[in-house]
Amino acid sequence: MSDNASGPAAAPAPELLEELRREQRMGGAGTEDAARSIPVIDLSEGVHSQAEIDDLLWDAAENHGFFQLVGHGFGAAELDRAFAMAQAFFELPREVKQQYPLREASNAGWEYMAQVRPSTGTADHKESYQVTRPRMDGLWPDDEELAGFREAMLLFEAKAWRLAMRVLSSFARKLGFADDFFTAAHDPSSPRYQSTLRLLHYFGSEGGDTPGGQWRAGAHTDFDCLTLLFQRDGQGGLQVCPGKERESGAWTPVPPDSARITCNIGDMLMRWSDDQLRSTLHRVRMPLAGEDAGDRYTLAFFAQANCDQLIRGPQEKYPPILARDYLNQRIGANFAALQAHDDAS
Ligand SMILES: O=C(O)CCC(=O)C(=O)O
Ligand SMILES: [Fe+2]
Repeated sequence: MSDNASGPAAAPAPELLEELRREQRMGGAGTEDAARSIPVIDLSEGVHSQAEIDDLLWDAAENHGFFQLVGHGFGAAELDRAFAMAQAFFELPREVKQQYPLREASNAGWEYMAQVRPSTGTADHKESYQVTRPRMDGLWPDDEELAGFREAMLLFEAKAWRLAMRVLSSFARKLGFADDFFTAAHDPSSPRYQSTLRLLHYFGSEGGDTPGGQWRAGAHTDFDCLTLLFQRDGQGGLQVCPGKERESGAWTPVPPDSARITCNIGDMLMRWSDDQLRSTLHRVRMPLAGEDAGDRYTLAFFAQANCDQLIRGPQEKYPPILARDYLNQRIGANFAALQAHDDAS
C-alpha cells in the first residue's frame, strides 16, 4: 500500500511507535553519501540462474533494503506510454481531478499536497492518484475527460503485479514458503485485494532547498511487502538511508534511470520475514541550486497482502496478525506520531 491511508486508528504497538520516533529523528537534512550505491540485478533470461537471482535478491533485500532491476520485461515504449498517461491525468483541470478525491481508508483517488509525514510534520510537495482495484467505484475519469486512462492504468498495474510476484516468489523460497505463497496472498481476483498503483507528480520550480526542510516526500518507510518504483531519466531526488546508517543520517541517492525499476522492502515483509529483510527509510528531496528544478513524475506499485491474509513469520517472532489489522496498527502509530509532532511544535 502506499503510506497515507487513514481509517480506524488502532492502538499503536510499541515497536511501531519506536519506528516512528526514529523517522522523526530523520526529518532533518542529514548528509548525502554519493559514494555508496544500491545493487542492480539483471533478470534477463540467460544471465543468471533462478537460484543465483534468489541469492542476489535476498542479499540486496537483507543488506540494503533497496535494489534496482534491469531485464525486467518492461519496454521503453510501454513505460513512455504509462508516464504520458499519468502526466495527462495530472494536467487535467483541477475541477476534474477534484471529482475523484482520495478516499484515504481505501487508498484510492486523487490528493493534492495532503500527505503529512510524521518525519517532517509538513505536507509533501506533490499530488498523487491511487488505483486499488476493488475500490475504484466513481474514481475513474471518463473517456471524454481522458480517453483510455482506465485501461492503460489497469494494464500497467497488472504487469507491475506480475513482476512484484516474481520477486516475492524468490523471497518465499528463501523463507521456506511455497513458491506461490505471496502470489496467493496478493490475489487480485479477491474483493480483499489491496495492492495499489500510485501515480505521483512533484511540482517543478517552486522548489529550491528550503531551509527547515520542505520535502517533495518526507522520510518514511513503506507499509507494504514490496514497492516497485518507476522513475524517469534526470528526475532525481530519491534518497535512501540503509538501516545500519540510520543514526549517521547519511543518505544515498537512488539514480533516476527510466530503464531500471527500483524496489524496496516494506514494513509488512519485514514483519513477515521475522525482521530478516529490512524496510528502509527513504525520501525525495527538493532540487538543489543548479539542479534541474522541473517536475518529477514517478509510478509506484505497492504490493500489499490482501486484507484477510494472516502474517505469520517462519519463526513466529511476532504473534500472527491479519494484514488488515497490521495496517491499522501501522496507521494508528502514524497518527500518534503526528500528534506528538503537533504537541511538540
Ligand atoms: O516518488 C518517489 O520517488 C518515492 C515515492 C514514495 O516513496 C512513496 O510514495 O512511498
Ligand atoms: Fe515510499
